[in-house]
Amino acid sequence: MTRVLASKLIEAVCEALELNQRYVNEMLKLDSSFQMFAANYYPRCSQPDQAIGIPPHTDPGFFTFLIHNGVSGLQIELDGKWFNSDSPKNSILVNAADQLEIFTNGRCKSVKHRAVVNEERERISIVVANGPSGDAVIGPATALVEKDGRAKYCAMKYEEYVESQLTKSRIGGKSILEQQMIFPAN
Ligand SMILES: O=C(O)CCC(=O)C(=O)O
Ligand SMILES: [Fe+2]
Repeated sequence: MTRVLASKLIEAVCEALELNQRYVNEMLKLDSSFQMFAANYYPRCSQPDQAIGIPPHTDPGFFTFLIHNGVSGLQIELDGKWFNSDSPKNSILVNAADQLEIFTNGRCKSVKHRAVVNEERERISIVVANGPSGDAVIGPATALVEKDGRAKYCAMKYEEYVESQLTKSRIGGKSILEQQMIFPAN
C-alpha cells in the first residue's frame, strides 16, 4: 500500500517539476522499490527533559509514512526551531526524505525530525521508509541540474546510502545527507 502511495506522490512531485515520467521510472526503478520498516517503542520516562526518544535525523528514501498509538512525540525542525507534529491517531503522517531532496536537486527538503518521550504514557510508532530500488543510483535529475547550472548533491547507490546511514552515519558531525552536498567553488 505504501509503495503505491509513494509512487503516486513521486509522480505528482515530478509532474510539478516537469520531469519526464519515463526518465523518472528508469532512474528510480520504483517497481522494485526498497522499503524499510521500523517499529519504535518509547517507554514512559520520569525525566523527559533529560532524555530523547530518537535524536535529530532525516530519513533515507523518498517518503516516510508514520502511524502511532495516539501519543504525540514527533517533532519537526523548521528554521532551527522544534515544532510538535500532533498527527491524529489512525492518520498517516508523510514526511519528505533524503532521496527526494537529492533527486529534486534541493527543491524538496528532507524533513529533520526527532522523537521526544513523556512522563505519562508510553508511545509506539510504526514507520515505513520508501526508497527507490536498492541498486538505483540516485543523484539530482539531469533536467534540474541543467536548469540550476550545477548538481548540488553527489550520486550514490541507494543500498550504499542506507548502509552508510545505519553504520557510519556521522563523519565530522555531518549526516550522510550533508556529506552528499556539493558546495559551489567560490
Ligand atoms: O517515532 C517517531 O515519531 C519517529 C520515528 C523515526 O523518526 C524513525 O523511526 O525514523
Ligand atoms: Fe525518522
